[in-house]
Amino acid sequence: MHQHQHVLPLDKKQTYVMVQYSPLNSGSGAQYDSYRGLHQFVPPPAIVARCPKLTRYKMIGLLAVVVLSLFLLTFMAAKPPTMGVPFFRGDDQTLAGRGGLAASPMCSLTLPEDANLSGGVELTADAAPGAPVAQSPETLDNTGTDAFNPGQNEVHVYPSDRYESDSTRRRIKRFPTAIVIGARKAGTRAVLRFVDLHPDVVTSKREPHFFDREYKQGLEWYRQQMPLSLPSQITLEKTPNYLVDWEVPKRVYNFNESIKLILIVREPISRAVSDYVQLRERALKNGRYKRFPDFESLAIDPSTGDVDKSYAPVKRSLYSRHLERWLAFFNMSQILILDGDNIRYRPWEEMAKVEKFLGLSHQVKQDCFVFNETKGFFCVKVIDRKKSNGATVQKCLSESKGRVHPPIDPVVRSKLRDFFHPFNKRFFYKIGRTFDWE
Ligand SMILES: Nc1ncnc2c1ncn2[C@@H]1O[C@H](COP(=O)(O)OS(=O)(=O)O)[C@@H](OP(=O)(O)O)[C@H]1O
Repeated sequence: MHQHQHVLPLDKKQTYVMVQYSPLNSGSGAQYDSYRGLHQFVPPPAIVARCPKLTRYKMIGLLAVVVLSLFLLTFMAAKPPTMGVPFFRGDDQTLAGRGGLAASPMCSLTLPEDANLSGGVELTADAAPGAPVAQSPETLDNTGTDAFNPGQNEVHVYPSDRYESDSTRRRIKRFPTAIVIGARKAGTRAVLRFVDLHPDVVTSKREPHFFDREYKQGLEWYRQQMPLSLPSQITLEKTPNYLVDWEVPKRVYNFNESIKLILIVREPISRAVSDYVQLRERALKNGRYKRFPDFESLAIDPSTGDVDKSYAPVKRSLYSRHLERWLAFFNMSQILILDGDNIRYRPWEEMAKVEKFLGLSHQVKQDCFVFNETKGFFCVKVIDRKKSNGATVQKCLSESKGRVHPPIDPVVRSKLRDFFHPFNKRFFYKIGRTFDWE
Protein backbone atom coordinates (compact mmCIF):
# COMPACT_ATOMS: atom_id res chain seq x y z
CA MET A 1 0.00 0.00 0.00
CA HIS A 2 1.30 3.45 -0.91
CA GLN A 3 2.12 5.55 2.11
CA HIS A 4 3.07 9.21 2.80
CA GLN A 5 5.27 10.52 5.57
CA HIS A 6 4.51 13.72 7.49
CA VAL A 7 6.42 15.40 10.29
CA LEU A 8 4.14 16.96 12.91
CA PRO A 9 5.26 19.25 15.76
CA LEU A 10 3.84 17.80 18.99
CA ASP A 11 5.30 19.96 21.68
CA LYS A 12 7.06 23.15 22.67
CA LYS A 13 10.49 21.51 22.58
CA GLN A 14 9.97 20.89 18.90
CA THR A 15 9.97 17.15 19.25
CA TYR A 16 9.01 15.75 15.91
CA VAL A 17 7.25 12.49 15.45
CA MET A 18 7.19 10.58 12.27
CA VAL A 19 3.66 9.55 11.58
CA GLN A 20 2.84 7.06 8.93
CA TYR A 21 -0.62 6.92 7.50
CA SER A 22 -2.27 5.96 4.33
CA PRO A 23 -4.30 8.36 2.19
CA LEU A 24 -7.29 6.32 3.18
CA ASN A 25 -6.55 7.21 6.75
CA SER A 26 -5.51 10.83 6.33
CA GLY A 27 -8.05 12.20 8.83
CA SER A 28 -7.76 12.07 12.62
CA GLY A 29 -7.49 8.65 14.28
CA ALA A 30 -5.20 6.02 15.79
CA GLN A 31 -1.90 5.92 13.94
CA TYR A 32 1.55 4.46 14.30
CA ASP A 33 4.17 6.58 16.07
CA SER A 34 7.47 5.45 14.67
CA TYR A 35 9.40 7.58 17.18
CA ARG A 36 7.91 5.88 20.25
CA GLY A 37 6.85 2.75 18.49
CA LEU A 38 3.33 3.18 19.63
CA HIS A 39 -0.05 3.55 18.11
CA GLN A 40 -1.50 6.81 19.17
CA PHE A 41 -4.21 9.29 18.42
CA VAL A 42 -2.87 11.96 16.10
CA PRO A 43 -5.04 14.90 15.18
CA PRO A 44 -5.01 15.96 11.56
CA PRO A 45 -2.71 18.89 10.65
CA ALA A 46 -5.67 21.30 10.66
CA ILE A 47 -6.42 20.59 14.36
CA VAL A 48 -2.76 20.77 15.32
CA ALA A 49 -2.55 24.15 13.67
CA ARG A 50 -5.52 25.43 15.68
CA CYS A 51 -4.26 24.10 19.09
CA PRO A 52 -0.48 24.07 18.69
CA LYS A 53 0.11 24.52 22.47
CA LEU A 54 -2.16 21.78 23.84
CA THR A 55 0.52 19.15 24.08
CA ARG A 56 0.81 16.10 26.28
CA TYR A 57 3.46 17.73 28.50
CA LYS A 58 1.32 20.81 28.96
CA MET A 59 -1.57 18.66 30.03
CA ILE A 60 0.60 16.83 32.55
CA GLY A 61 1.93 20.15 33.88
CA LEU A 62 -1.59 21.55 34.24
CA LEU A 63 -2.69 18.43 36.09
CA ALA A 64 0.30 18.68 38.41
CA VAL A 65 -0.57 22.31 39.26
CA VAL A 66 -4.17 21.35 40.05
CA VAL A 67 -3.08 18.44 42.24
CA LEU A 68 -0.51 20.61 44.05
CA SER A 69 -3.10 23.35 44.69
CA LEU A 70 -5.55 20.82 46.10
CA PHE A 71 -2.84 19.42 48.37
CA LEU A 72 -1.88 22.91 49.61
CA LEU A 73 -5.52 23.78 50.33
CA THR A 74 -5.96 20.59 52.36
CA PHE A 75 -2.72 21.24 54.23
CA MET A 76 -3.72 24.80 55.14
CA ALA A 77 -7.14 23.68 56.35
CA ALA A 78 -5.49 21.40 58.91
CA LYS A 79 -4.35 23.19 62.08
CA PRO A 80 -1.04 21.82 63.27
CA PRO A 81 -1.01 22.10 67.08
CA THR A 82 2.04 23.33 68.93
CA MET A 83 3.45 20.81 71.39
CA GLY A 84 3.37 21.98 74.98
CA VAL A 85 1.66 25.26 74.21
CA PRO A 86 -1.99 25.88 75.08
CA PHE A 87 -4.17 25.15 72.12
CA PHE A 88 -7.74 26.17 72.58
CA ARG A 89 -10.59 26.01 70.14
CA GLY A 90 -13.44 27.34 72.17
CA ASP A 91 -15.33 28.59 69.16
CA ASP A 92 -15.54 25.12 67.74
CA GLN A 93 -19.08 23.91 68.11
CA THR A 94 -18.55 20.76 66.14
CA LEU A 95 -19.10 17.50 67.95
CA ALA A 96 -17.16 15.45 65.48
CA GLY A 97 -14.38 15.27 68.04
CA ARG A 98 -15.89 12.13 69.56
CA GLY A 99 -14.98 10.10 66.56
CA GLY A 100 -18.32 10.59 64.93
CA LEU A 101 -20.48 10.03 67.97
CA ALA A 102 -23.91 11.47 67.70
CA ALA A 103 -24.65 14.42 69.92
CA SER A 104 -27.87 14.89 71.76
CA PRO A 105 -28.99 18.52 71.69
CA MET A 106 -29.58 18.48 75.45
CA CYS A 107 -26.39 16.75 76.46
CA SER A 108 -23.73 15.46 74.11
CA LEU A 109 -22.85 12.33 76.00
CA THR A 110 -22.56 9.10 74.14
CA LEU A 111 -20.78 5.92 75.06
CA PRO A 112 -18.36 4.44 72.60
CA GLU A 113 -19.60 1.36 70.80
CA ASP A 114 -17.41 -1.01 72.78
CA ALA A 115 -18.38 0.28 76.22
CA ASN A 116 -19.35 -2.51 78.57
CA LEU A 117 -22.68 -1.54 79.97
CA SER A 118 -23.58 -4.68 81.81
CA GLY A 119 -25.05 -3.76 85.15
CA GLY A 120 -25.66 -0.18 84.08
CA VAL A 121 -28.84 1.54 85.06
CA GLU A 122 -31.17 2.29 82.24
CA LEU A 123 -32.95 5.58 82.32
CA THR A 124 -35.27 7.21 79.91
CA ALA A 125 -33.63 9.79 77.71
CA ASP A 126 -35.51 12.60 79.41
CA ALA A 127 -35.19 11.49 83.04
CA ALA A 128 -35.32 14.59 85.21
CA PRO A 129 -32.23 15.43 87.27
CA GLY A 130 -32.91 14.76 90.91
CA ALA A 131 -35.37 11.97 90.21
CA PRO A 132 -34.82 8.77 92.22
CA VAL A 133 -33.09 6.11 90.19
CA ALA A 134 -32.36 2.42 90.41
CA GLN A 135 -29.30 0.97 92.12
CA SER A 136 -26.04 -0.63 90.91
CA PRO A 137 -24.58 2.34 89.10
CA GLU A 138 -21.62 1.80 86.84
CA THR A 139 -18.44 3.09 88.35
CA LEU A 140 -15.95 5.40 86.75
CA ASP A 141 -13.05 5.58 89.13
CA ASN A 142 -9.43 5.90 88.07
CA THR A 143 -9.07 2.23 88.86
CA GLY A 144 -11.91 1.22 86.57
CA THR A 145 -12.59 1.34 82.87
CA ASP A 146 -12.93 4.77 81.47
CA ALA A 147 -15.99 4.27 79.36
CA PHE A 148 -16.00 7.93 78.37
CA ASN A 149 -12.64 7.91 76.72
CA PRO A 150 -13.32 7.60 73.03
CA GLY A 151 -9.71 6.87 72.18
CA GLN A 152 -9.17 4.08 74.65
CA ASN A 153 -8.90 1.37 72.02
CA GLU A 154 -6.78 3.32 69.59
CA VAL A 155 -3.20 2.26 69.73
CA HIS A 156 -1.68 3.68 66.56
CA VAL A 157 0.16 6.94 66.88
CA TYR A 158 1.53 8.55 63.78
CA PRO A 159 4.16 11.27 64.28
CA SER A 160 2.98 12.93 61.10
CA ASP A 161 -0.53 13.25 62.52
CA ARG A 162 0.31 16.66 63.85
CA TYR A 163 -0.19 17.83 60.31
CA GLU A 164 -3.35 15.91 59.58
CA SER A 165 -6.72 17.56 59.40
CA ASP A 166 -9.66 16.75 61.68
CA SER A 167 -11.33 14.92 58.87
CA THR A 168 -8.72 12.18 58.96
CA ARG A 169 -9.87 11.39 62.50
CA ARG A 170 -6.37 10.43 63.48
CA ARG A 171 -5.31 11.10 67.05
CA ILE A 172 -2.03 11.60 68.82
CA LYS A 173 -1.00 12.09 72.43
CA ARG A 174 -0.58 15.73 73.36
CA PHE A 175 0.70 17.55 76.40
CA PRO A 176 -1.99 18.89 78.71
CA THR A 177 -3.04 22.47 78.28
CA ALA A 178 -4.56 22.54 81.75
CA ILE A 179 -3.76 20.67 84.96
CA VAL A 180 -5.97 20.03 87.98
CA ILE A 181 -3.35 20.52 90.72
CA GLY A 182 -5.53 19.60 93.72
CA ALA A 183 -6.61 19.58 96.37
CA ARG A 184 -6.64 15.93 97.27
CA LYS A 185 -10.12 14.72 98.34
CA ALA A 186 -11.72 17.93 97.14
CA GLY A 187 -13.54 16.41 94.15
CA THR A 188 -10.73 16.32 91.60
CA ARG A 189 -11.89 13.05 90.01
CA ALA A 190 -15.45 14.29 89.69
CA VAL A 191 -14.27 17.43 87.92
CA LEU A 192 -12.06 15.51 85.52
CA ARG A 193 -14.81 13.01 84.73
CA PHE A 194 -17.42 15.68 84.19
CA VAL A 195 -15.27 17.89 81.98
CA ASP A 196 -14.35 14.78 79.98
CA LEU A 197 -17.96 14.75 78.79
CA HIS A 198 -17.15 17.77 76.70
CA PRO A 199 -16.51 16.79 73.06
CA ASP A 200 -13.47 19.05 72.85
CA VAL A 201 -11.76 17.62 75.92
CA VAL A 202 -9.81 14.46 76.66
CA THR A 203 -8.47 13.58 80.10
CA SER A 204 -5.85 11.22 81.45
CA LYS A 205 -7.30 8.14 83.08
CA ARG A 206 -4.68 7.92 85.80
CA GLU A 207 -2.83 10.53 87.80
CA PRO A 208 0.52 10.80 85.96
CA HIS A 209 2.45 12.23 88.95
CA PHE A 210 5.00 13.54 86.48
CA PHE A 211 6.01 16.78 88.18
CA ASP A 212 6.32 15.24 91.62
CA ARG A 213 7.41 11.59 91.34
CA GLU A 214 8.27 10.83 87.72
CA TYR A 215 10.07 14.00 86.71
CA LYS A 216 13.26 12.14 85.85
CA GLN A 217 11.41 10.16 83.20
CA GLY A 218 11.43 13.20 80.94
CA LEU A 219 8.83 15.07 78.93
CA GLU A 220 8.26 12.40 76.32
CA TRP A 221 7.29 9.99 79.08
CA TYR A 222 4.82 12.59 80.33
CA ARG A 223 3.30 12.97 76.87
CA GLN A 224 2.91 9.23 76.60
CA GLN A 225 0.74 9.23 79.73
CA MET A 226 -1.81 11.39 77.96
CA PRO A 227 -4.81 10.05 76.03
CA LEU A 228 -5.07 10.33 72.27
CA SER A 229 -6.67 13.51 71.03
CA LEU A 230 -7.65 15.30 67.89
CA PRO A 231 -6.14 18.68 67.04
CA SER A 232 -9.43 20.28 68.05
CA GLN A 233 -9.37 18.75 71.54
CA ILE A 234 -7.55 19.87 74.63
CA THR A 235 -5.94 17.50 77.10
CA LEU A 236 -6.34 17.67 80.87
CA GLU A 237 -4.69 15.73 83.65
CA LYS A 238 -5.08 15.76 87.42
CA THR A 239 -2.57 14.99 90.12
CA PRO A 240 -3.77 16.43 93.44
CA ASN A 241 -0.38 15.97 95.06
CA TYR A 242 1.01 18.75 92.83
CA LEU A 243 -0.61 21.29 95.13
CA VAL A 244 1.49 20.37 98.14
CA ASP A 245 4.81 19.33 96.59
CA TRP A 246 7.42 22.07 96.94
CA GLU A 247 9.20 21.36 93.69
CA VAL A 248 6.20 21.16 91.42
CA PRO A 249 5.29 24.84 90.74
CA LYS A 250 8.73 25.64 89.33
CA ARG A 251 8.78 22.48 87.23
CA VAL A 252 5.35 23.20 85.81
CA TYR A 253 6.45 26.77 85.07
CA ASN A 254 9.52 25.49 83.21
CA PHE A 255 7.31 23.14 81.25
CA ASN A 256 4.80 25.76 80.18
CA GLU A 257 4.60 29.14 81.84
CA SER A 258 1.22 29.92 80.31
CA ILE A 259 -0.45 26.67 81.31
CA LYS A 260 -3.88 26.84 82.92
CA LEU A 261 -4.26 25.51 86.45
CA ILE A 262 -7.38 24.35 88.23
CA LEU A 263 -7.50 24.23 92.01
CA ILE A 264 -10.50 22.66 93.72
CA VAL A 265 -10.93 23.42 97.40
CA ARG A 266 -13.29 21.91 99.91
CA GLU A 267 -14.17 23.00 103.43
CA PRO A 268 -10.81 22.27 105.17
CA ILE A 269 -12.05 20.12 108.06
CA SER A 270 -14.16 17.76 105.92
CA ARG A 271 -11.30 17.59 103.40
CA ALA A 272 -8.90 16.61 106.22
CA VAL A 273 -11.33 13.97 107.51
CA SER A 274 -11.79 12.59 104.00
CA ASP A 275 -8.00 12.40 103.68
CA TYR A 276 -7.82 10.58 107.02
CA VAL A 277 -10.55 8.10 105.98
CA GLN A 278 -8.64 7.26 102.82
CA LEU A 279 -5.34 6.75 104.69
CA ARG A 280 -7.11 4.60 107.27
CA GLU A 281 -8.73 2.43 104.60
CA ARG A 282 -5.43 1.89 102.82
CA ALA A 283 -3.55 1.10 106.03
CA LEU A 284 -6.16 -1.42 107.12
CA LYS A 285 -6.20 -3.01 103.68
CA ASN A 286 -2.41 -3.32 103.66
CA GLY A 287 -2.56 -5.06 106.99
CA ARG A 288 -0.24 -2.50 108.54
CA TYR A 289 -2.76 -1.80 111.29
CA LYS A 290 -5.26 -3.98 113.09
CA ARG A 291 -6.88 -0.95 114.63
CA PHE A 292 -6.26 2.47 113.15
CA PRO A 293 -6.03 5.50 115.49
CA ASP A 294 -8.97 7.93 115.63
CA PHE A 295 -8.85 11.12 113.64
CA GLU A 296 -8.89 13.13 116.86
CA SER A 297 -5.80 11.43 118.29
CA LEU A 298 -3.87 12.17 115.09
CA ALA A 299 -5.05 15.72 114.46
CA ILE A 300 -4.39 16.87 118.02
CA ASP A 301 -0.91 16.83 119.52
CA PRO A 302 -1.34 14.94 122.81
CA SER A 303 1.55 16.78 124.47
CA THR A 304 0.11 20.28 123.86
CA GLY A 305 -3.57 19.62 123.19
CA ASP A 306 -3.29 21.88 120.13
CA VAL A 307 -3.89 21.03 116.49
CA ASP A 308 -0.94 19.10 115.11
CA LYS A 309 -0.11 21.07 112.01
CA SER A 310 2.47 18.52 110.96
CA TYR A 311 -0.26 15.87 110.50
CA ALA A 312 -0.52 15.48 106.71
CA PRO A 313 -4.34 15.61 106.38
CA VAL A 314 -4.30 18.86 108.40
CA LYS A 315 -1.34 20.30 106.50
CA ARG A 316 -2.93 19.61 103.14
CA SER A 317 -5.92 21.78 104.07
CA LEU A 318 -3.73 24.88 104.54
CA TYR A 319 -4.70 26.20 101.11
CA SER A 320 -3.15 29.66 101.54
CA ARG A 321 0.30 28.18 102.18
CA HIS A 322 0.18 25.97 99.11
CA LEU A 323 -1.31 28.60 96.85
CA GLU A 324 1.39 31.09 97.80
CA ARG A 325 4.06 28.78 96.43
CA TRP A 326 2.20 28.56 93.14
CA LEU A 327 1.71 32.32 93.02
CA ALA A 328 5.49 32.74 93.09
CA PHE A 329 5.41 31.45 89.50
CA PHE A 330 1.90 31.96 88.15
CA ASN A 331 -0.64 34.78 88.03
CA MET A 332 -3.96 34.37 89.77
CA SER A 333 -5.59 34.81 86.34
CA GLN A 334 -4.03 31.50 85.32
CA ILE A 335 -5.60 29.65 88.23
CA LEU A 336 -9.25 28.69 88.36
CA ILE A 337 -10.56 28.09 91.87
CA LEU A 338 -13.47 25.67 92.08
CA ASP A 339 -15.78 24.98 95.00
CA GLY A 340 -15.46 21.28 95.80
CA ASP A 341 -18.58 21.35 97.96
CA ASN A 342 -20.60 22.78 95.11
CA ILE A 343 -19.27 20.08 92.78
CA ARG A 344 -21.14 17.68 94.99
CA TYR A 345 -24.42 19.57 95.04
CA ARG A 346 -24.53 21.58 91.79
CA PRO A 347 -21.78 20.17 89.56
CA TRP A 348 -23.08 21.85 86.40
CA GLU A 349 -22.35 25.29 87.91
CA GLU A 350 -18.69 24.43 88.43
CA MET A 351 -18.55 22.85 84.97
CA ALA A 352 -19.70 26.10 83.39
CA LYS A 353 -16.76 27.83 85.09
CA VAL A 354 -14.33 25.23 83.78
CA GLU A 355 -15.66 25.55 80.23
CA LYS A 356 -15.37 29.33 80.35
CA PHE A 357 -11.86 29.20 81.81
CA LEU A 358 -10.71 26.79 79.10
CA GLY A 359 -12.41 28.72 76.32
CA LEU A 360 -14.79 25.87 75.53
CA SER A 361 -18.37 25.99 74.35
CA HIS A 362 -20.99 25.36 77.03
CA GLN A 363 -21.89 21.68 76.78
CA VAL A 364 -21.84 20.00 80.20
CA LYS A 365 -25.18 21.31 81.43
CA GLN A 366 -27.57 20.37 84.22
CA ASP A 367 -29.38 17.82 82.09
CA CYS A 368 -26.17 15.78 81.86
CA PHE A 369 -26.48 14.92 85.55
CA VAL A 370 -28.79 12.73 87.55
CA PHE A 371 -28.84 12.43 91.33
CA ASN A 372 -28.29 8.90 92.56
CA GLU A 373 -30.16 8.46 95.85
CA THR A 374 -28.23 5.33 96.78
CA LYS A 375 -24.83 6.88 96.29
CA GLY A 376 -25.91 10.31 97.50
CA PHE A 377 -24.04 11.98 94.66
CA PHE A 378 -24.68 13.17 91.17
CA CYS A 379 -23.86 10.76 88.40
CA VAL A 380 -23.87 11.47 84.68
CA LYS A 381 -26.28 10.32 82.02
CA VAL A 382 -24.81 8.88 78.89
CA ILE A 383 -26.63 7.73 75.81
CA ASP A 384 -26.39 3.99 75.30
CA ARG A 385 -25.61 3.64 71.63
CA LYS A 386 -26.37 -0.07 71.82
CA LYS A 387 -29.97 0.95 72.16
CA SER A 388 -31.66 2.66 69.28
CA ASN A 389 -34.30 4.45 71.36
CA GLY A 390 -31.92 7.04 72.84
CA ALA A 391 -32.03 5.37 76.26
CA THR A 392 -29.39 6.47 78.72
CA VAL A 393 -27.41 4.80 81.45
CA GLN A 394 -26.01 6.54 84.47
CA LYS A 395 -22.33 6.47 85.32
CA CYS A 396 -21.16 7.23 88.83
CA LEU A 397 -17.73 7.60 90.37
CA SER A 398 -16.40 4.55 92.19
CA GLU A 399 -17.15 3.56 95.76
CA SER A 400 -13.89 5.10 96.91
CA LYS A 401 -15.52 8.47 96.19
CA GLY A 402 -18.09 9.34 98.78
CA ARG A 403 -16.91 7.34 101.78
CA VAL A 404 -18.70 7.61 105.11
CA HIS A 405 -16.91 9.96 107.50
CA PRO A 406 -16.65 9.22 111.23
CA PRO A 407 -18.30 11.71 113.60
CA ILE A 408 -15.73 14.20 114.93
CA ASP A 409 -15.56 15.23 118.58
CA PRO A 410 -17.08 18.75 118.75
CA VAL A 411 -14.19 20.02 120.88
CA VAL A 412 -11.67 18.88 118.29
CA ARG A 413 -13.81 20.30 115.54
CA SER A 414 -13.87 23.64 117.29
CA LYS A 415 -10.08 23.61 117.71
CA LEU A 416 -9.67 22.84 114.03
CA ARG A 417 -12.05 25.62 113.08
CA ASP A 418 -10.01 28.15 115.07
CA PHE A 419 -6.80 26.77 113.68
CA PHE A 420 -7.87 26.99 110.05
CA HIS A 421 -9.54 30.40 110.37
CA PRO A 422 -6.47 32.65 109.73
CA PHE A 423 -5.29 30.43 106.89
CA ASN A 424 -8.73 30.52 105.30
CA LYS A 425 -8.86 34.31 105.60
CA ARG A 426 -5.51 34.63 103.91
CA PHE A 427 -6.61 32.25 101.19
CA PHE A 428 -9.80 34.26 100.55
CA TYR A 429 -7.74 37.43 100.32
CA LYS A 430 -5.40 35.87 97.76
CA ILE A 431 -8.15 34.55 95.54
CA GLY A 432 -10.46 37.54 95.92
CA ARG A 433 -13.52 35.60 97.06
CA THR A 434 -14.81 33.84 100.16
CA PHE A 435 -16.26 30.43 100.95
CA ASP A 436 -18.85 29.58 103.55
CA TRP A 437 -16.48 27.61 105.77
CA GLU A 438 -17.78 28.03 109.36
N1 LIG B 1 -20.39 13.16 91.97
C1 LIG B 1 -19.55 12.73 92.90
N2 LIG B 1 -19.39 11.42 93.13
C2 LIG B 1 -18.53 10.99 94.08
N3 LIG B 1 -17.77 11.81 94.83
C3 LIG B 1 -17.89 13.12 94.62
C4 LIG B 1 -18.77 13.64 93.66
N4 LIG B 1 -18.68 14.99 93.69
C5 LIG B 1 -17.80 15.29 94.64
N5 LIG B 1 -17.30 14.17 95.20
C6 LIG B 1 -16.32 14.14 96.28
O1 LIG B 1 -15.06 13.78 95.76
C7 LIG B 1 -14.29 13.38 96.89
C8 LIG B 1 -13.06 12.69 96.43
O2 LIG B 1 -12.20 13.68 95.96
P1 LIG B 1 -11.04 13.41 94.93
O3 LIG B 1 -11.59 12.79 93.70
O4 LIG B 1 -10.32 14.69 94.74
O5 LIG B 1 -10.14 12.37 95.70
S1 LIG B 1 -8.64 11.96 95.35
O6 LIG B 1 -7.77 13.00 95.88
O7 LIG B 1 -8.54 11.79 93.90
O8 LIG B 1 -8.46 10.68 96.06
C9 LIG B 1 -15.23 12.54 97.71
O9 LIG B 1 -14.85 12.67 99.05
P2 LIG B 1 -15.43 11.73 100.21
O10 LIG B 1 -16.91 11.97 100.25
O11 LIG B 1 -14.78 12.21 101.44
O12 LIG B 1 -15.09 10.32 99.86
C10 LIG B 1 -16.61 13.14 97.38
O13 LIG B 1 -17.16 13.85 98.46
